[in-house]
Amino acid sequence: MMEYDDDEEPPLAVEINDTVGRNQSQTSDDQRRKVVEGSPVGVTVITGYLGAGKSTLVNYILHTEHGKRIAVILNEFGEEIGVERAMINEGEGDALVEEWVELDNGCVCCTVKHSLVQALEQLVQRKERLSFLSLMMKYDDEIEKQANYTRKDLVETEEREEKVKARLDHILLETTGLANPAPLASVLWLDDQLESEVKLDSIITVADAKNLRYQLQRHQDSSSFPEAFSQIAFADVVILNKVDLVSPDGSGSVIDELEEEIHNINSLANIIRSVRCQVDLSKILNCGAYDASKANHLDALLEENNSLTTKDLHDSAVRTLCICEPRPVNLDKVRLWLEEILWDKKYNMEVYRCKGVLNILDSDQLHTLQVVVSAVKGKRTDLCSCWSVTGCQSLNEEILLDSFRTCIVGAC
Ligand SMILES: Nc1nc2c(ncn2[C@@H]2O[C@H](COP(=O)(O)OP(=O)(O)OP(=O)(O)O)[C@@H](O)[C@H]2O)c(=O)[nH]1
Repeated sequence: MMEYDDDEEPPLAVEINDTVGRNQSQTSDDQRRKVVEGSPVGVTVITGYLGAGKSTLVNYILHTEHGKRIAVILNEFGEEIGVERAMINEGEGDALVEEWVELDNGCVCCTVKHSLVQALEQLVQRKERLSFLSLMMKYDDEIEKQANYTRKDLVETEEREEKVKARLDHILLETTGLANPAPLASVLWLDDQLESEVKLDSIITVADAKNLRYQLQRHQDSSSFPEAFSQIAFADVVILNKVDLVSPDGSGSVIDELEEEIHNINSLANIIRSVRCQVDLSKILNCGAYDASKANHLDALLEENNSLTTKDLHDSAVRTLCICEPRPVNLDKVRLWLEEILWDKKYNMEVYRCKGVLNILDSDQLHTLQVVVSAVKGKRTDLCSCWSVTGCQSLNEEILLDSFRTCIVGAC
């Protein structure tokens, strides 16, 4: 983890240097202008076992020239969130600012959950307010005399402009190495109707290429390192870091086998190999892993993985099954089926994560299905029901498929 001096007063804002990277910042301001109003700020949950390279990734993101304003929340206490630090990259000029994000004490899955979302929203709004204040101070009565603006007009116009410039583009939430990302995901995964200022973008797991195999092996033998497993099971992206410690050129059969092991646990995760987490940021930020608008991508991913069946899988404690059913299904029956599988545990299967697209009767659109432990969301998008489910060894493809077929229209 990064080190901080606790006695130091965190500065609240830095002046943005207009002369640095003007063209780049102009372009990114234009891009922001298009999306800022009304669009929530994406939150990426960064997880990974102790020492895997989470802080290295955060540092890399903050210090790479991308022209984005990124805030980082460090969840030092795992599920216990108290007062947190947030580091904000001011984008242009790579200036870093620290702010405090205050949350009530308690477990993130219960008491703190609303507080976490509120704190993130306040962080977003706070950036806007700070910028508005500095604008008011800049205001010059002379401008009012020379131009046809009233004071109110000018402030309002500039306020809007400054909001565009000062608003955060993204938030990174770095968890402790022993955290299970699922509670955080379900906290941040909010309904569109709530019109929150923040939304879950994706879960990124940093895995240590040197130690991963040992951790996974030990988990199978003795159930130790459960976090290493669940972190991979819930990941949308796995950064297979420290490949330099396994092979000098970052390739070879050992790394191929590691990738295979990761895919055996979570076949839908995008795996990126890295040294010191130096990855293409476009592959890890704004993934929209929970966006209904990305259903086409999900559909393609599921199809690609559909060939993977139980017999192809190694004997792994956590695994993913992909199932496809071309006939249309009944939405009410699917709801019932999900309740039986997830809550009633009718078939004694432990499910962690489920992603899919459903072909619902009398609907010209497909519906997407997303499940993270206790959180289940269904969203309508555009067209075969194809879904994957990640869970314990108890997963049984035959039972899942048979029980799902009871949802097919006309089935009893
Ligand atoms: N050789 C090598 N070392 C790395 C790489 N990535 C990170 N490290 C080193 O691994 C150590 C741990 O990295 P961190 O980024 O602190 O890991 P972390 O996951 O934040 O650690 P915790 O917060 O303690 O869980 C540091 O000494 C890094 O410099 C890599 O790709 N190769």
